[in-house]
Amino acid sequence: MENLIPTKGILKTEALKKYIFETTVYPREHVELKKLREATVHKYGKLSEMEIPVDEGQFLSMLIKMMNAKNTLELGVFTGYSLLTTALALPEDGRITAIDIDKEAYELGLEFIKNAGVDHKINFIQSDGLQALDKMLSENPKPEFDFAFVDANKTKYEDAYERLMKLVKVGGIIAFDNTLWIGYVAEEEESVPEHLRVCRKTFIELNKQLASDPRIELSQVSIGDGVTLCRRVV
Ligand SMILES: C[S@@+](CC[C@H](N)C(=O)[O-])C[C@H]1O[C@@H](n2cnc3c(N)ncnc32)[C@H](O)[C@@H]1O
Repeated sequence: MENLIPTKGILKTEALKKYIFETTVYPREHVELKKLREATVHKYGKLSEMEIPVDEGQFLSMLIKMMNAKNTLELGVFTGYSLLTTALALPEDGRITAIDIDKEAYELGLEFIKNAGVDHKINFIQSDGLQALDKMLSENPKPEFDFAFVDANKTKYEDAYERLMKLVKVGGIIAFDNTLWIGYVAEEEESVPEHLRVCRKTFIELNKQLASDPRIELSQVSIGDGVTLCRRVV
């Protein structure tokens, strides 16, 4: 029998999204996260949409706390919304290694990270993501991270995945952002704006690959632009 596609999803309208944000999301946003978000919009305009949305941040924060994660990794920092979210979620002796090829945007966020009193948990490395992961693997090939959040160069996710499978502990989680790619993964190529086609293909391939990988348990979370949680089981 053909697999049935569920029809009972509830996020049907923009009004419902607005309701969620106004009722439960924005009222619980940490004051420094809000200031960082506003400063990012002020400086970067439309580019500020690179930040993870607030509801996704709250979801990741809850996840990190539920896992009791202590040592985490982030690829793709920008001005630091997901970074500050993670740093706030970690315990006092927690540590996050954050990697971005660019440092300028992170410097904007640093003011808010310091005001939130969590800068001591952060080790920022300015580097290409894959190069930094290779360096970590060559210096200490033992898995050391409880959680990794991947939100950098989309076409390199697959390369990052294999490295992260060695760096994240068994039982730990690798979270990939943007895996639904503005919904374009489910649309024909011709209907997708040209500049978004390469990543559409990348995500279609990655999603298939992750779904068939027996080394992980996975959950495709339909929040933000789609977050795929991969829990390493072997
Ligand atoms: C979508 S943004 C990250 C947003 C961030 N997670 C947040 O919540 O604000 C992507 C970031 O990846 C970085 N990036 C792009 N290519 C990279 C690479 N090859 N290595 C490391 N970082 C890279 C960009 O500089 C940019 O800051």
